[in-house]
Amino acid sequence: MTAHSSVVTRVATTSLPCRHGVFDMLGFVDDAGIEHVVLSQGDLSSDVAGPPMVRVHSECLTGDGFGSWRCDCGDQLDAALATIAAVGRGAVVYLRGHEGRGIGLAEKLRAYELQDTGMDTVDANLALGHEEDARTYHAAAAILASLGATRISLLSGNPAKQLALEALGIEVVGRHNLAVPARAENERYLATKRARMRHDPAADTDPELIGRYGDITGPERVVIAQMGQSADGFIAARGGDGAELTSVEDREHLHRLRALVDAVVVGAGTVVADDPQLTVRSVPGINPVRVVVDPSARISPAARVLTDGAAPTLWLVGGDAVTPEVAPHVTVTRLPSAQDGILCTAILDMLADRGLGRVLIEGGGRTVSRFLAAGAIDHLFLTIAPVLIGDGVPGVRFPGAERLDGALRPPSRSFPLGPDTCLHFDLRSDRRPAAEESTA
Ligand SMILES: Nc1nc2c(ncn2[C@@H]2O[C@H](COP(=O)(O)OP(=O)(O)OP(=O)(O)O)[C@@H](O)[C@H]2O)c(=O)[nH]1
Ligand SMILES: [Zn+2]
Repeated sequence: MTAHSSVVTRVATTSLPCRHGVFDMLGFVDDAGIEHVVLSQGDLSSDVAGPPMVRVHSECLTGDGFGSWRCDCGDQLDAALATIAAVGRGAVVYLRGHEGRGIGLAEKLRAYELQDTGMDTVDANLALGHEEDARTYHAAAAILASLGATRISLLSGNPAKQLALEALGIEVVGRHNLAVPARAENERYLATKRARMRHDPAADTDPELIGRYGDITGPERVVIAQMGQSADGFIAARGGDGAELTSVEDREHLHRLRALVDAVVVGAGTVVADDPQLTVRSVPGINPVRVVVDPSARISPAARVLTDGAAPTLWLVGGDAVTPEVAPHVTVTRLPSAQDGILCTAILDMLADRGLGRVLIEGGGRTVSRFLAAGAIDHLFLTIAPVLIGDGVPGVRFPGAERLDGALRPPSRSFPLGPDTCLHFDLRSDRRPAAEESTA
């Protein structure tokens, strides 16, 4: 941080309401006298809640100000602000002095003249005696460091930008090329950036999805839980049938979560009741490792997870449970089992030791509730179906507090999934250290 601190000075801290929401707006001046702006939401410090999403945006008067379609700058800026507002955390570092990839506005317009005669964007710069890209990122790195954002998830399709920031001490844990509308007017410009400047292919990721899942795609260790329940808190009727409770949109959401993690964890009860496959089918993606928590080894040897070979499977049983011969895709893993089952933290540590740091606790109600009560969950997605069951298999239940002021009220937001509503609880600030978990 000190290495950067002489490069920029923060000169103002105010706010900017705009059509995407209300942003904190910070003014900076760098050591060359160039003024820069940060638009941000939430705490950007990487230590607080993992790497924030950051777009390091190069000034483009024509694109950002006039809405030009010769380039994609305006659309990128828009998509970044919309995504940050959807997540409620992140920043756009708006770099002045970067106009025309660092050659200035007048020279960019001269480069446009050459492009009007058929030259591409790189050759036009070179023909005018400039580098193909004259930008530097010292000010950006210094600004980010001054905000504590030294580990970021970068919203950009430009690998050179990532390398430049990394060389200046900003750790980039992921790079997302935001999806922007395809336009005939900038098709050639974007194709040139991909072919000659090694930009990433056009994103197929919908900004809405990045808004929904962006902050769970970064960290190497993250515990996500999901549950679909009726408005009155049941995951199935008394007879145990719950498969059709939530919508196809919720099913797609579940498969997306599976695709985003290394391992998916279910309790034995879910395998007995539903015989799930736990694979990614509704969206593109790779199947996670399947983990069945089964202290007494009671699931059927014919269960699909043990027989279908669709993904590696860890059958997690208690120390002295007796297991039959298993198929090659199944590994029997033993952990000490106390009265109330295997400790949640022991499960997560065992998975992390195997390189499975990104975990989805998928069900059922008791398994999700145990991880919740243990303070072991970072993000809980609770889908509420507009259905009243009256009585049945309970969803999220934990010992709870005597009084309402002891209830969990973590930051949350919601989004529709077809007829259902999904609540996303951000439990990161409630995460408890492993030592506090008890089996009582
Ligand atoms: N010299 C020149 N600069 C351009 C041209 N079109 C856009 N720019 C400038 O390029 C800069 C944006 O760079 P891009 O290569 O479009 O995108 P990037 O910032 O490297 O990458 P992303 O983060 O994916 O947007 C802005 O400062 C624009 O003013 C052009 O034809 N010639
Ligand atoms: Zn532009």
